[in-house]
Amino acid sequence: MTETASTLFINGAWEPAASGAVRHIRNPADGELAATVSEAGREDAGRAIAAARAAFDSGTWSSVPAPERGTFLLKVAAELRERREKFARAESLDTGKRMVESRIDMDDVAACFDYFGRLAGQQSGRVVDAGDPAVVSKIVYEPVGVCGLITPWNYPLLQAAWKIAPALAAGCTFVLKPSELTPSTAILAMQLLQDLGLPAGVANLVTGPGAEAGAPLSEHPAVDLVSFTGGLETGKRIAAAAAGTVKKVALELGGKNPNVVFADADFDAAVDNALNGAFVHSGQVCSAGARLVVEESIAERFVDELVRRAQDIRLGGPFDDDAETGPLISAAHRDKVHAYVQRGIQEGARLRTGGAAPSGEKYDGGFYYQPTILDHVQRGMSVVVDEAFGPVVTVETFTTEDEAVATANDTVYGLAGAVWTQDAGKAQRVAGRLRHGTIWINDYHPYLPQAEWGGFGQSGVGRELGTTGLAEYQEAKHIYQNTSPQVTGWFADHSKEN
Ligand SMILES: NC(=O)c1ccc[n+]([C@@H]2O[C@H](COP(=O)([O-])OP(=O)(O)OC[C@H]3O[C@@H](n4cnc5c(N)ncnc54)[C@H](O)[C@@H]3O)[C@@H](O)[C@H]2O)c1
Ligand SMILES: C[N+](C)(C)CC=O
Repeated sequence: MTETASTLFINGAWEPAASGAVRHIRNPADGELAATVSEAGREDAGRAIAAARAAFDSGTWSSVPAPERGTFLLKVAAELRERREKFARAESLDTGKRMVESRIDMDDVAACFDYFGRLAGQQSGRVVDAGDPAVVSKIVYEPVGVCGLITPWNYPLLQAAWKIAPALAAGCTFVLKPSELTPSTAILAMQLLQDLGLPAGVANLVTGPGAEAGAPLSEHPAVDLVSFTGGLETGKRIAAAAAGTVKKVALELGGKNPNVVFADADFDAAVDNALNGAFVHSGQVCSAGARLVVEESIAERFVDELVRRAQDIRLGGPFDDDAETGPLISAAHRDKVHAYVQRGIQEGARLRTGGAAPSGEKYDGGFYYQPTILDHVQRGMSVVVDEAFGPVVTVETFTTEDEAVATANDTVYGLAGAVWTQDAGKAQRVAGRLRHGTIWINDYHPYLPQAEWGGFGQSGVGRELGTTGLAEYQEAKHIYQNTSPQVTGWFADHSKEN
């Protein structure tokens, strides 16, 4: 029997891939079939871009008054809450993450639409004083145009929402290319936008692999902006491809995030949050606290306790009520994480716990990996430099505040980091010196739709969320009107000289 799927959403209609190809999505927790989707290629992406271009140029969405666009986004948020369970289930089946985490993700998605819905109506532009009473000068914010949105597999709908909501609030049209591993909630989201009556061509979806379905979004001259969340090497390729048409580029890339613990920190809270920071979603989090940087005087006690707690973490699938974290996304990814740990050990790191897949029938068919702690590491070793994107934390120590800062900043990345201390002055001093886009003091992981998110250094370009997150999808235009035009006399009218 030939299989079919029509999961490409182009110009308001559901279509199969032009090639007829499909992909089977399997639950990483047990290998069971989760979904069958269309496998788009370049031709499909080209049609989606053409639809988004035509919709933008027709003004069908960009000419809708901003407060009305905002009201639409608020309806999206409300409807997402209605459909929360269905969305969360689809997210868990694609990613293997626990249902409780997927439900939180869906709440965060709804909160993002709420935030940009409210912000859309508050964008009124700005009057500029030109220093001349005869001049009326103002700044207006217009939509950038057609946006290519490319997203990863770890927080599939949340990362898409951080792009879709501001793009729609600004009046843009878009083509979304979710990770080929986790397309299901993007499909559900397009159905929701269609149900709520978004005009055809404003939102378009291509499900398929990056090199074929994704690449045209950075190369095509009809795309005005490409916003990408994913790995550093892919980000470099996208930036290079986008340069050919000088389109706007926003990049949200990886991190190698330091979690700095001073001796005067609340010990139990710091240990518990170091565990969360490193092992939530099995470390498949861009901002994971993968580098524990701990003051020498408490390091032994701190790491012993962290090892004890890590060994207690219960692994399991989305519907296992006992589970505290889930599998890695794929066999290939687990192999990559394991090779990374092995390389660290070869370079001299000491394996304190983990370093292998768990054994037992319960884990058969899934891609689980034990929470892993490596100490005796040095700055410059590959496990300290490269992103693992798995449940692996390394331990470095320091004796002075300066050394803590230097160690925490010793990375090409700069996404996030944390400082643990009960000395308020030290907390602010260190937070101020860390070269990372988000710094938590005595906490780990929270993010807010109203607070900018993004990276210093090679963690990216631009910001998502907050008012800057909307500005990424806007062009500022200066309109200057002289209400009393005068002859400038700059160039003489030589015909009048005789
Ligand atoms: N900074 C952040 O907020 C943030 C958030 C989530 C994930 N991440 C990062 O994402 C990475 C993990 O995600 P991943 O493995 O899906 O990343 P990835 O770079 O492999 O893929 C991301 C997306 O890019 C697409 N893609 C691949 N090659 C492409 C190409 N040539 N042209 C266009 N699109 C292409 C993929 O199909 C996928 O949709 C980690 O490095 C993580 O730190 C960052
Ligand atoms: C940005 N965040 C934390 C939601 C997901 C990072 O992988």
